Formats: sequence, C-alpha cells, structure tokens
Amino acid sequence: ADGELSAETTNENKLVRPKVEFCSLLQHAGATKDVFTMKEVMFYLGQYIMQKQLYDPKQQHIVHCAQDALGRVLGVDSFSVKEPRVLFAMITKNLVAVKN
Ligand SMILES: C[C@@H](c1ccc(Cl)cc1)n1cnc(-c2ccccc2)c1-c1c(C(=O)NCCN2CCN(C3CCCCC3)CC2)[nH]c2cc(Cl)ccc12
Repeated sequence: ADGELSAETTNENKLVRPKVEFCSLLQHAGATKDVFTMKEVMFYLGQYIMQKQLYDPKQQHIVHCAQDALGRVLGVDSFSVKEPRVLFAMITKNLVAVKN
C-alpha cells in the first residue's frame, strides 16, 4: 500500500556499509565499525542529532542540519523525523548494501 516503506529499505537487519563521510558521522556518535544494520545506522544517527543538538528546541521533530556535515551528507537544510520515507531515501543514498 502507498506509504509502505520498501522492505528492502526498512529491513532493520539488512547489513550496509556507509560511504566515507557518512561513516565518520556515525563514528562521531560512538560507532566503532564500518558495517552496520539499518537499525544501528538509525540509532547512531539519532545519537548524533541529540549530541549535536540539531533538533529544534520548540518542535523537536524538526532537525536543522544546514550548518552541519549531516546536511551536506543528506543534501537538505532540515527535515522532519515524522517523514521516515523521505529520511530513508536520503540515508540509503549514503549506504552500500553488503552481500551476506
Ligand atoms: C522513532 C525514531 C525515528 C527513527 C527513524 C526514523 Cl526514519 C524516524 C524516527 N525517532 C524519533 N525521534 C527521533 C529523534 C528526534 C530528535 C532528535 C533525535 C532523534 C528519532 C530518531 C532516532 C532514534 O534512534 N530514536 C530513538 C528514540 N528517540 C526518541 C525521541 N528522542 C527525543 C527526545 C526529546 C528531544 C529530541 C529527541 C530521542 C530518542 N534515530 C533517528 C535518526 C534520524 Cl536520521 C532521524 C530521527 C531519528
């Protein structure tokens, strides 16, 4: 049905290798490896956004990343965490699937 994220994208156990700049963001948030599950990628990105206080203090579902490497990597100035489909599309551009 419309609105369904593709199973491929949201399979949280799917293994991915983030591209170089994206991987350094995850490592800034505490990651110590270069192959992740999608679930881990989202966890570390959440930590990154929290640690760098990129979310809007008034509307905490809005993330402002124009002045941050995150904005360069995702290609946007801001986004809403309430639009997972948009978010996954931007994030998967920075990931390479790992054949297992
Ligand atoms: C459900 C989940 C989510 C997960 C995936 C998607 Cl595509 C959308 C949404 N989510 C809900 N709000 C957030 C969030 C909001 C603001 C700042 C940081 C995180 C998240 C995100 C997590 C996360 O791992 N979240 C753990 C629990 N969150 C509760 C909300 N908490 C808020 C507490 C108040 C201050 C703002 C954060 C942070 C921990 N990882 C993300 C990575 C990105 Cl690229 C974007 C958003 C998130």
